Amino acid sequence: MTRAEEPDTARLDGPEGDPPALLIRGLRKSFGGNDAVRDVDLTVAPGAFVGLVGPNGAGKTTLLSMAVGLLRPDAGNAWVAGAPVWPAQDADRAKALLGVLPDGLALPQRLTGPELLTYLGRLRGLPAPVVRSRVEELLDVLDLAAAGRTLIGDYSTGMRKKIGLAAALLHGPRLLVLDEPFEAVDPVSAAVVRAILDGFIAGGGTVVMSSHAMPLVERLCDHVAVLDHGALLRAGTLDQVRSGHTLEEAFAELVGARPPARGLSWFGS
Ligand SMILES: Nc1ncnc2c1ncn2[C@@H]1O[C@H](COP(=O)(O)OP(=O)(O)OP(=O)(O)O)[C@@H](O)[C@H]1O
Repeated sequence: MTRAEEPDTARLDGPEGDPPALLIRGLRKSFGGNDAVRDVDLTVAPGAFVGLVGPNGAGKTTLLSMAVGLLRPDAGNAWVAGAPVWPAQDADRAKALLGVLPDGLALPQRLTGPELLTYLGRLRGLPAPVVRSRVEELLDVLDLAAAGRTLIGDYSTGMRKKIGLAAALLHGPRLLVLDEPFEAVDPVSAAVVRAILDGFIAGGGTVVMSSHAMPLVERLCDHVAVLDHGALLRAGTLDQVRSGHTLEEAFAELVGARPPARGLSWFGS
């Protein structure tokens, strides 16, 4: 990996002089000959709620995975409140500030939700009484308390998403990076997750979330970044990106989506 030089964060300071909550410079990743992410730059101000959108295969998961330290970039780097994410051995400060919900999170199948959260809380260095009360509160709020004795291997997809979110929130991060947090989550739980994220932003946190649900992004996010074929097509405030249209219309226009010329041949004529 080529290490990008740490940029002059002062140049990118927000109004209060804080460094960006997340700064991405020149992140790049190829798989074989496939350029999944091509030299992406993105600056996320503290307190922003950013929706990362893009067609299937655009590179969203690859970009977010590199930005949080889960996937080694071919080039570039990311900084969380000025702390580097790469190289991995220098990432302790960045990781302490980060809460991550990765795509397809591999969870231990033989633990219950409370066991997993308790283990992660202790691993994060939180005192036992703090872990106990936070775990109880998270399970209660996310409607997972009744499944306290169920093994994670027996969880539904939505329950797995929610326990992943609980794990991301447990240590009180300042930046949440969430890969499709609402996927497979029922409407009642989605309202709970929205309220949690609103509260997180109101408390001064920052959220970067990938999603395919445009109405949800319009409802929650104040900034949007559009990724296609590994490159950032547009990034700005929600109003800048949708420029007088719905986000769905603006997205289709940006990525050049066209309705199919014809239906499937075997569906009759
Ligand atoms: N581990 C991998 N090995 C090989 N190719 C990969 C790997 N991970 C991702 N890719 C490729 O990189 C590209 C970007 O994939 P990525 O999962 O980042 O897209 P995405 O925007 O998150 O897609 P989706 O919206 O469908 O989740 C795709 O062409 C994908 O096939």
